[in-house]
Amino acid sequence: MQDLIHKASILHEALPYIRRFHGRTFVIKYGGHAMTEPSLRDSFARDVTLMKLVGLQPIVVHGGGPQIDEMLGSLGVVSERIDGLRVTDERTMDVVEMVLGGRVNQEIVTLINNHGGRAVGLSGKDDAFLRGERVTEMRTKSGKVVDPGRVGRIVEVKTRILEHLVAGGFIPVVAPVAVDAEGRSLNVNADTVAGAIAAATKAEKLVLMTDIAGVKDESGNVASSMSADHVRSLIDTGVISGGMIPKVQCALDAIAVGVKKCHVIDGRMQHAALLELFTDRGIGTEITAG
Ligand SMILES: Nc1ncnc2c1ncn2[C@@H]1O[C@H](COP(=O)(O)OP(=O)(O)O)[C@@H](O)[C@H]1O
Ligand SMILES: CC(=O)N[C@@H](CCC(=O)OP(=O)(O)O)C(=O)O
Repeated sequence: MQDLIHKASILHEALPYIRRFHGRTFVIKYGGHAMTEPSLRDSFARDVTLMKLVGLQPIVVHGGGPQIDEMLGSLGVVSERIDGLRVTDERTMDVVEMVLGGRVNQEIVTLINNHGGRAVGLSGKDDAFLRGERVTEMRTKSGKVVDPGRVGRIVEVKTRILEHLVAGGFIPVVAPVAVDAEGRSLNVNADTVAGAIAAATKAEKLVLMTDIAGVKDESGNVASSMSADHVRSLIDTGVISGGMIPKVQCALDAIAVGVKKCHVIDGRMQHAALLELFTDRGIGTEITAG
C-alpha cells in the first residue's frame, strides 16, 4: 500500500510535465561509463520506453568509450586521448566502428525492445544522416600540434530518417559514427553527436547521462546550474577536464542554437532520466546560456 501511495505521488508530480512535453523531442546521451551496471541498464531502458509511451519523443545517442578501450586493449592497441577525444588511426577506426555500431548499439536496441519499446539502431552512415569532416589539428597539453586521424566534427545532421522513425513510433538509437564527403567513417565524440542532433531536431532538452553526479566547480562541489561564462573559465583553469569538456561544450553549442535546456546527470542513479524530466527539483547540473 505504501508503495502504491509513493508511486501515485510520483505520478501526480509528473503529470504536468507529461502534458507540457507531449510530442516534444528529447535527446538522451547514454555514456559508456553509465551503461556498465546491468541493473541500471534496465532502469535506463524502462525510462526511455516510458517516455515514448506517455507521448514524448526520445532519441538515444550512445557512447562506448570504455567498451572501445577494452576491445583495443585485448587487441594490444594503445590509444591516446586529447581533451577527451580519442586519437583515431585507421585500425582504431575499424575497432571503434565495430564496437559502437555493432556491439554497443545492438545491445541498447535489444535492451529497450526487451522492455517493450520499439528501438531501431543506426549510425550516421545510415542515409548518410550525420555528415562530418575530419579534425586535422589538435593541441596536446605540452603544446604539440597533432593530427588526430579519423576524428570528426559534425557539419550537417539530415533529420529526415530520425523524423520518419519517430513518427513511425520507433525510438532511434544512434551510434556516433559520421561519414565524410568520400563516404569514409569518422569517429565523433558521442556528446558532440547528441548536441548536434538536439540542435537539428530543435529538441526540448539534451540530457547527458554520465558517471558523475554533475559538473563540479572550483570548490569541488557539483553545481546545480552553471552559466556559459563559468563553464569557459572552468575549462581554462583545468577544473573541467577530459571527457567533461566535450559534454559542456556541446551543451553550450546546443543552447546557442535554441535547445531549451541541457543537463549533465548521473546515469548510475535508478531512473535518472525520469527524475530529471518529471520532477520539480531535477538532478545534476543544468548548463545555461546566461
Ligand atoms: N569539473 C568536472 N566535473 C565533473 N566531472 C569532471 C570534471 N572534469 C573532469 N571530469 C571527468 O569527466 C568524466 C565524465 O566524462 P567521460 O568519462 O567521458 O564520461 P562518458 O563516458 O559518460 O561520456 C567524469 O567521470 C570525471 O572524471
Ligand atoms: C572522438 C572520440 O573520442 N570518440 C569516442 C566515441 C565514443 C564516446 O564518445 O563514448 P563515451 O560517451 O562513452 O565517452 C571514442 O572513441 O571513445
